[in-house]
Amino acid sequence: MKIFPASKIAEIDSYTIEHEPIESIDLMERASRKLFKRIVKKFPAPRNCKIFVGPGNNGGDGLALARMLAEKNYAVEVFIIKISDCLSKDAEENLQRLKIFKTVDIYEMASVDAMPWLFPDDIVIDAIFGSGLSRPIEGLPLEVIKAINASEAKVIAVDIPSGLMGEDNSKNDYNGIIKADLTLSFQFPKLAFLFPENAQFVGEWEVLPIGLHPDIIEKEQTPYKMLSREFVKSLLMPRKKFDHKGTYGHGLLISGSYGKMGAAILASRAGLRAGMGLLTSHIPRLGYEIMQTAVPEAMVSIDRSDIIFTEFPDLNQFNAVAIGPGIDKKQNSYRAMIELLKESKVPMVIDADAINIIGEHPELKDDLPMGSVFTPHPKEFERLVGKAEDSFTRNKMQREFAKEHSVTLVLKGAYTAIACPEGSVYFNPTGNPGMATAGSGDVLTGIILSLLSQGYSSKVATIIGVYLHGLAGDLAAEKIGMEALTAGDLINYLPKAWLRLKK
Ligand SMILES: NC(=O)C1=CN([C@@H]2O[C@H](COP(=O)(O)OP(=O)(O)OC[C@H]3O[C@@H](n4cnc5c(N)ncnc54)[C@H](OP(=O)(O)O)[C@@H]3O)[C@@H](O)[C@H]2O)[C@@H](O)CC1
Ligand SMILES: Nc1ncnc2c1ncn2[C@@H]1O[C@H](COP(=O)(O)OP(=O)(O)O)[C@@H](O)[C@H]1O
Ligand SMILES: [K+]
Repeated sequence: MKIFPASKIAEIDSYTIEHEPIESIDLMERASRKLFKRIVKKFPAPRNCKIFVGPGNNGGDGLALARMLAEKNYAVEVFIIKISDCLSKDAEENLQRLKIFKTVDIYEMASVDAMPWLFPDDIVIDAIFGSGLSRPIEGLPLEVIKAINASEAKVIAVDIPSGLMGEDNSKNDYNGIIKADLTLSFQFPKLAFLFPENAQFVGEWEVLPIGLHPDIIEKEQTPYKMLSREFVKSLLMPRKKFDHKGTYGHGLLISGSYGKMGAAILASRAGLRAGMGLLTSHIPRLGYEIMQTAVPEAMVSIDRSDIIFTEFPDLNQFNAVAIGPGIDKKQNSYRAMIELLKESKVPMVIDADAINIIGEHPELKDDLPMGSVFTPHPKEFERLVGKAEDSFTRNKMQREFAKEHSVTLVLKGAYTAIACPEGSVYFNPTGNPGMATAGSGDVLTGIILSLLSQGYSSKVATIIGVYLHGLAGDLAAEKIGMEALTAGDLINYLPKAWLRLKK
């Protein structure tokens, strides 16, 4: 699913109006009807609804919704916040349509003194500002938003919480943003929903399809996309009758050190479960028996060091390389990294301490093999790319790094973001907080290595890998809950994740 910047949404809206064709007031009616249906389902009547309305079409949606709720036995009060002298044309039309309903009280709020008391079981509908917000909020609407946020009422935001910019909130005033329990977004999620600091405003969110014109959605370009099962499934290469293990590639995994052999085991097992033909696990000498016992399917290459990574085998036999899980970052490992980056001609996954080594030795960034995949969590990201004060800025830095170095740069976490060398960013909807547990990242590294070895491009291997990894986490959490989930469970649920993905 594409995620468009707020500025593009108005264009898509106008195109729909012109080419469907449909009157703008009817499009508003259709959108509001979707809102109405969702609200009725989630919060059945009778309920008290207090609807706060702004001057634009977001307010228009609120007014149309007020009429629909009033027809269905909700007790509705409408508060039109005096922000400008007039409402948008369609909001005005909806106000006139609403006035016919004598049961609905409509108040004009010229000052915050007119703010009603909000009770915990009230439903507050936030229809103050939507995608037309052009600057941080001040004055009367700021006061109203603060009062709503101070209440215990259930807050439902129409399209986007008022005050939140669709993308860039780096200069926003966080006091002037509605804290919604539920955000019902029209047709597309907004980029801002995917950033951790905005979760306090967005709450739960859902997308309501409102039938915007498919041609323009297809034609309009955007760097931001949300992965879907259908899309990821379409990237899979089918297995053929006469395929053999050579068909599915040979991967080299460099991982583990004294005290961290678990990382090597997890990544190796995950790699094999993700379908690679052959795996060679390169580990320090002390790990030999551990690896041979725990992962009999893997071949083992032994480092001359007992405890850390200091060398690697001849790279010619491998289709892909992964380095990082549990390797530590001793001086000799750094030296071996320099050689590895120089010599590797195949795609490479760079994770964990391998990222930290590059972060500490920035000159290594000049030597990154094209087509590499980096899989940092936020702290590792900071060491590799730099510090950002907010997620939008960090996302920009992520895109720029991926472009500049021609690499795929993953930022792990909720809605893991995958930045590709050509400038696009894919967000991943699978995964859950149960995966915030030691070793989950090692599992991901093994999976991406596996897919690269099988011949998927860096971009595609990363997309499939990240989606599948999160899906395994979701299936595991469904069965055993989030608290008990460990990284090993992600591997155990990979078979089910494959089946679900291909269904
Ligand atoms: N997607 C779709 O196809 C559909 C979209 N629909 C709905 O339309 C919504 C977008 O509507 P919209 O463009 O009228 O913008 P909206 O946010 O209501 O308000 C803009 C007004 O606020 C004002 N204003 C802005 N910032 C301000 C500030 N800080 N402080 C004070 N004022 C400020 C601004 O004034 P100005 O910036 O010009 O001064 C202008 O008057 C969208 O979110 C969805 O709900 C559906 O109805 C149908 C299908
Ligand atoms: N709240 C969450 N929602 C979705 N995925 C998560 C969440 N928390 C962690 N994960 C996933 O778990 C993995 C954790 O990786 P990482 O921090 O590198 O773990 P480790 O270093 O212990 O292996 C990442 O793939 C991340 O996306
Ligand atoms: K809103």
